[in-house]
Amino acid sequence: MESTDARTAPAVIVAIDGPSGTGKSSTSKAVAAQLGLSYLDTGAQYRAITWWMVNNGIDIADPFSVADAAGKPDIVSGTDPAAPAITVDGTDVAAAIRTQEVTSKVSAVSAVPEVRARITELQRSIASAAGQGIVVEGRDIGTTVLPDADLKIFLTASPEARAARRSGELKGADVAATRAALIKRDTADSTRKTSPLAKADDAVEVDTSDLTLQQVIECVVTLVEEKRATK
Ligand SMILES: Nc1ncnc2c1ncn2[C@@H]1O[C@H](COP(=O)(O)OP(=O)(O)O)[C@@H](O)[C@H]1O
Ligand SMILES: Nc1ccn([C@H]2C[C@H](O)[C@@H](COP(=O)(O)OP(=O)(O)O)O2)c(=O)n1
Repeated sequence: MESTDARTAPAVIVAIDGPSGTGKSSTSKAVAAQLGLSYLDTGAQYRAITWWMVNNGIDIADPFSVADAAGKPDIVSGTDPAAPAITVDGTDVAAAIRTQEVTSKVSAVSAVPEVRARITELQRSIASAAGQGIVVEGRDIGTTVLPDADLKIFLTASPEARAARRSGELKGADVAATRAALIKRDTADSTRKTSPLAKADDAVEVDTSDLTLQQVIECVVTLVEEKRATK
């Protein structure tokens, strides 16, 4: 199929959800860049609010304290897939939100309904402002944030494949420990009461365990182009 010209194509909203290490960020960035769409990493927003809570002495184990503070930080996300950016109260936190400390606390913070309400509102306003369309990746985009998305993808992969990918990134990290931490976070994210990690009924499921990143990107680009052609 011929590629649709991004300048004349109708805006398309793509939701990509799935557990950690399935390839959401890499795939979403590449698809958005290739098709001239904006890109939003919603996990980075939950990491940013968690970073702020940690830095401001909020007791993460106390959902009431987290709820009280949820409205305080000003989180701004860039939407250029070639240069993903995120600031909190004007400070660039792109690197700071990837520490082990933030990773181990983000599930507790993102389970608090007041946090989700605030971040969900932010995500919807970013998506509605994206002129050409946007690829939004996370855990609850197809089910809750953008239930009317034009295309919903749910990425999966075996725990082994995901742990190997993640420990490769963490330079020499123990695969068994990485696998255990990843499963613990997925369980917390999938079992929370408010908008848990889940596949939307109308999402296309893609198992990436035995696919290269390039194959996953091509698969999603084809699905987006098919959708655009029928809009
Ligand atoms: N299909 C794939 N095959 C091999 N490695 C992959 C694949 N998809 C992603 N990766 C790698 O796995 C790691 C995690 O991918 P990422 O996109 O951050 O996943 P997620 O956003 O779902 O947590 C990255 O280092 C990425 O390059
Ligand atoms: N839409 C989303 C996105 C992320 N989260 C929470 C749950 C996740 O464990 C954390 C971090 O997400 P992130 O996508 O950065 O995680 P990984 O890159 O997969 O390690 O944020 C969420 O609750 N809802």
